[in-house]
Amino acid sequence: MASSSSSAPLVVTFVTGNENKLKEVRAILGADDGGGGGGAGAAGASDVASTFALRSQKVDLPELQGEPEDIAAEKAKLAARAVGGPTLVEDTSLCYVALKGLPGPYVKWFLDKLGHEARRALGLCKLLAGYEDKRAYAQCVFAYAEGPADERPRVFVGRTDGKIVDARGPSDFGWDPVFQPEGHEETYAEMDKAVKNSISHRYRALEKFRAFIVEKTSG
Ligand SMILES: O=c1[nH]c(=O)c2ncn([C@@H]3O[C@H](COP(=O)(O)OP(=O)(O)OP(=O)(O)O)[C@@H](O)[C@H]3O)c2[nH]1
Ligand SMILES: [Mg+2]
Repeated sequence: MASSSSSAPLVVTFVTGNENKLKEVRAILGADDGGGGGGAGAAGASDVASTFALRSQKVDLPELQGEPEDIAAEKAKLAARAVGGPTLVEDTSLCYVALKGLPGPYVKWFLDKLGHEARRALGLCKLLAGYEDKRAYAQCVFAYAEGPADERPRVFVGRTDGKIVDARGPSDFGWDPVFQPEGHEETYAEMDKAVKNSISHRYRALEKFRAFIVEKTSG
């Protein structure tokens, strides 16, 4: 294993317009560019911190329609052209089993249109009113492009199973109040952030990305 202290860390730019995603990514990876808040104690965070530095950039990117992996890969290609170097993006889906995976990657628009001011995610729960089956899964797809010429970004998928419930908990992040992960009595919104970040779809996808980047930077 090469010593990471002898070489500069690989700088990866995470492109997102979503502050909550950025906070979670930093907490999970323990990667920090000096703005504070990193290092929530996720396993392996120190491997990452020593080999890889995360910058962030807001770029307003068009998003394709299609399968989540393709949406994320296309997003990574566009983002890498704007960044001009190693780039990470992420696309999140909320998939209802009774609706054959919908709203999936389109959940942002469902949330915008069906959400409710006081209880932002309430409409997302009502969508299943006619169905017995309340099962759902949250999915994150990260895509990493080496640079602007990378035509085949690597994708890392993480999924957490659960069910859709009446909204409970703070409504500061998307549909967190209506998603209750399997094996837990609390919704994502009710849980301590550290607990969400140890079981979430984002955590599971980032574990795969972390393994990839540690391998890449230690070779
Ligand atoms: O309750 C939540 N818990 C989460 O863990 C979570 N992760 C994403 N989201 C929301 O789901 C949609 C995904 O759309 P999305 O992936 O295109 O994201 P985005 O457009 O906000 O950011 P980005 O595309 O610039 O990265 C957006 O409405 C996000 O706010 C979440 N909501
Ligand atoms: Mg988006």
